[in-house]
Amino acid sequence: MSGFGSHFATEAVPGALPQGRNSPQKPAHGLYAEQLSGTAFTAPRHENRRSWLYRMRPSAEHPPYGRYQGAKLFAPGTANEPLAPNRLRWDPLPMPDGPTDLIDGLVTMVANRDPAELEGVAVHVYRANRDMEDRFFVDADGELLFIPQMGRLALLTELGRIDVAPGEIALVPRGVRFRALLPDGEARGYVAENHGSLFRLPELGPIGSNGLANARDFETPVAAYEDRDGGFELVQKYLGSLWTTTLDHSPLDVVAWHGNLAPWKYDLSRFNTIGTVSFDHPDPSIFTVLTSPSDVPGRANADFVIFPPRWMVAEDTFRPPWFHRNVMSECMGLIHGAYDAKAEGFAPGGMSLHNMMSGHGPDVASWKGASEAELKPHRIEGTMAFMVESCWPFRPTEFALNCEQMQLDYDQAWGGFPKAKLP
Ligand SMILES: O=C(O)Cc1cc(O)ccc1O
Ligand SMILES: [Fe+2]
Repeated sequence: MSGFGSHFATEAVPGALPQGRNSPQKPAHGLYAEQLSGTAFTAPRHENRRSWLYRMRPSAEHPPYGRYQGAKLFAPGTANEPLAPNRLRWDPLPMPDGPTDLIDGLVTMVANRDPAELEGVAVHVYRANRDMEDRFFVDADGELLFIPQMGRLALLTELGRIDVAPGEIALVPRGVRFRALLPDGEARGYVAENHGSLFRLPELGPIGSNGLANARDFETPVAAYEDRDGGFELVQKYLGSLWTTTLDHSPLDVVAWHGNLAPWKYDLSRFNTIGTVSFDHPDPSIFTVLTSPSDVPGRANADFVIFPPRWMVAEDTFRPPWFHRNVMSECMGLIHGAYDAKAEGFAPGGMSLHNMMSGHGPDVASWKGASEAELKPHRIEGTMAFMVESCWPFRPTEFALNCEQMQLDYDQAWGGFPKAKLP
């Protein structure tokens, strides 16, 4: 089903979806009606997001949660020491040694704010080589934006199935239970976990009524359910820690649903990239796919920004990203290809962090190349980098700060620029 934040209605069994009301005295087939609220009841109408689910058993049916002992690198909290104002970059994390599913293969790299504050964003990496057969996951702390880098994911959610490949992104709303299968046997990628206001399409301002990510290119699955009894585990991320409980049935037993809080996928190649046709490199906000606003107008809790293939035509311009210090904090990843500000060292699957006010920009090789390049129209091909930009500085986890993949020589990217020669 097509559209961003649209009001959808879908049933996998004819007659399962009530007509004209949400909560009939006896829903069809003995189903249970359950509302899933993604915003406060009283959120303004244009912000309000909720769905009604018609399921075989209420989601309330489960024993108490206990602490989950697996996934040691997922949601461990961030380092307590004062955070150095250093630029950081990581090589891609290796694939796990033993069988590891998506939950246990999640590694938190950077995070900001406490999820209980309903603000902030965390960036995790996942590396998995095992399907979640009898295990499910649910994140109470935020919506999950999946950014596959290697291998496809099949996300079987309460509201339907999403198949997502590198070059596409998928979102699972806060509170939606799901499991992940790996059609290619293994997968690696990034997850942006948004604790703040829900991701939405950015305002277009003078761009007008079309452009960037267009609403109709977001795809939401139709209802699909599992009728499975047996022994199942449900792992939950809640207020920054992991918890586990058991279920005697698959929680993916939603037979019909309607509403505007739903998972979706989006093919990044559909992004209508807009740039200069005269001079100067525009601010990268022009590449915003999704934004989660903070309470300060124009200052995002989290922006998801991409750097897709595009034509570079600017005249008398240093065309790559400029040298930059930013009150906003920038966490970047690379899906494939090369990023135009980093000739070397920023590999697909890797990550970089340029936190509040740290000086960054093109490395020496990229600066030299672009300063001397003949400025004919040039197409940047075969690349897809992204940035999660936040007004809250990111704190790396202990693992991120101490892992072998952290590049100890990253500062060398900006070593050896020739001094300007004054007259
Ligand atoms: O590479 C970066 O740091 C991100 C970035 C991209 C860009 O096009 C302009 C500024 C900027 O910070
Ligand atoms: Fe930047």
